[in-house]
Amino acid sequence: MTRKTLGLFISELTRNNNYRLFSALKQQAQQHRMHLIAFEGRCMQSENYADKQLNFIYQFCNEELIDDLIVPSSAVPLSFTQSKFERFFKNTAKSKVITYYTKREGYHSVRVDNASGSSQLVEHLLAHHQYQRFIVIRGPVNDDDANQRFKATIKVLESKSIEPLVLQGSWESKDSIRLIKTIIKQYDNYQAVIFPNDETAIAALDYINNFAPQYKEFFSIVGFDNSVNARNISPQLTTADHPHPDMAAKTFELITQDNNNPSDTIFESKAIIRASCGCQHHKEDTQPTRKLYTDSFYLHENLQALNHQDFFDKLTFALTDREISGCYINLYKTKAFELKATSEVPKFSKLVYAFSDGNLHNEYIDETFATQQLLPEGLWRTETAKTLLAKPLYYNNEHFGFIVFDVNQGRMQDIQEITTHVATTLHIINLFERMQSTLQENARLMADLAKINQSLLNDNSSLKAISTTDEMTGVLNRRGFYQEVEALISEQQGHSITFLYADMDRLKYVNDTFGHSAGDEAISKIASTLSQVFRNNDIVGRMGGDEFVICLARDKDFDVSILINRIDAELDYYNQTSGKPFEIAMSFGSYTLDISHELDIEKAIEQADAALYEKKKARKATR
Ligand SMILES: Nc1nc2c(ncn2[C@@H]2O[C@H](COP(=O)(O)OP(=O)(O)OP(=O)(O)O)[C@@H](O)[C@H]2O)c(=O)[nH]1
Repeated sequence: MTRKTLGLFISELTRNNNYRLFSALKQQAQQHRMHLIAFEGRCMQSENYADKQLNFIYQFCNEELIDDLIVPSSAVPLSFTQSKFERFFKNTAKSKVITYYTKREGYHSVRVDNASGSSQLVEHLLAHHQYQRFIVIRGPVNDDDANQRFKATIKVLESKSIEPLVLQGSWESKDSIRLIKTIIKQYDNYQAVIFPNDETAIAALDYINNFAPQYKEFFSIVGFDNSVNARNISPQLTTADHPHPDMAAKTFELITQDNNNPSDTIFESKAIIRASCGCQHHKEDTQPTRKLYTDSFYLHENLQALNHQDFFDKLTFALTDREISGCYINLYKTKAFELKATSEVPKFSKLVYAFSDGNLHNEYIDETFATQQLLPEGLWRTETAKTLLAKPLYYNNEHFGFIVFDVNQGRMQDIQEITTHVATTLHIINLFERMQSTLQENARLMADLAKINQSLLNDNSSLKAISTTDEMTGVLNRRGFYQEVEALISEQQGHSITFLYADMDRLKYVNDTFGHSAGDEAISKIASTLSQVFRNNDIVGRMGGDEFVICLARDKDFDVSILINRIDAELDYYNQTSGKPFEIAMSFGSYTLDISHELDIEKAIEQADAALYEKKKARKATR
């Protein structure tokens, strides 16, 4: 059997008499075995930034989901023009749209006569308490309810020839606190203050209790609305009640009947006498909206998490602890968006968390569904009639999903607080995950960079080696030789240094006789012999052709001929054993000097070369 699903636009469930309105409708819905979905926002006319975020939930209401819709004036006031109203509510319900507290052309309305309650209140203050001096705080001048209350109050007072002090107020607590401060300061001979609603009366009482307790007995205070907090304040507030059960019953009569001719039903409000008017305190049951005991499981301390699993585990604990019937978290399939006047509800959503009646419903997790269905079909359209509450999930003005509570059980205050935590924590988790993946991406890029860097370094060192090495022999070339000698000079100041100029004998002959490659072979053998004989600290370089220079940083009295002899011996051995048709021999010239900053390498090499030249000349002369 498909149950009817009713929609309710509701502004701030924990304020004014909204919770009682909701409770009465919920009770009727349960009796009629219908689903009820409350879309909780604020006043639709509000220009307030935060209100606009919350009001996005009203856009979730659609005729695919809702059969009949109830729209109270606290959510959609009369200042929301008739044409705007018709436009907005065109496709929000399959069947009827019923306005609460206001009359709209073409719609059923269920209203309250404010005058009866206001008159009864003043009559009580006059007859029972014999007050004579009244202050009347007037509500907003352009508001229908406020005007009805004000006029009825004045009318009764005038009938007793009492002229009250009238102060202009509003529906806002902050204005009420401003006024009560003025009253305390300036007017000490008044007996009763009549506020336009409970919210303002409670703010005044709360101010007196906390900041001006000496005025507690000074004057009586009354409100209007019989709001949820009327019984939580001390003294309990004398006020006027809306007959919510009757209104709800009438609403369901309208819903269930076929007659669709718009009707207008007005119910009388009536005074509820408690203690703030000066009467004796008497007890009543309170509604489960606010927690009055101190918590050991503070939500803000126990719902912190940086990943979804951790958060959902903690959330399950919190929901169980708070005895909340159900909670479903849905994220839009498309990514978060900044709310604008033109923003539409994203088409698809994904269920990420489902808890109801103490169990997790993981079989529905990650299920994508059309957002206009509010939740995956099988999840809530069960045998039992459900009462759900839907709220948007956002941070600043970035909307990323919505939350739905099953409000069969649980306190509204807890549900509000949990919603805030869910929105904030999911936002933080999202930021954290983004940060993590950015960090991972950065680490990956850094590793890539390190690899590139390493291969550049490798390339560099091989380039450096290439640029400083003689390709054919593997010893230093001229550039490499100079660089290393410069480095040695800068490190070895104070020592002496010897440059040895070496030249192969008769290379031209080898080339000419045995070919260029034999010449190359001879040059390579010389290079390897030099490298072998001269120690690591000595520097061997090929200057070109068959000419080499060796730089030795040794003691002054070091005899370089020892090394030259070793080379000769090495080459002799080669000549005897190589089986080559040519012999290799070398001539050396040396030049030793002290290392100093003024040392000119070029000149020192020239000196060694000159010594070699002299030696060769002398040798040729002796032949
Ligand atoms: N195979 C070969 N020959 C080279 C290379 N570089 C220079 N030469 C040749 O080596 C010879 C060197 O000439 P010199 O040193 O003047 O002649 P030499 O025959 O060694 O004469 P002495 O030093 O007086 O004994 C020239 O014929 C160059 O062309 C090389 O890399 N490989």
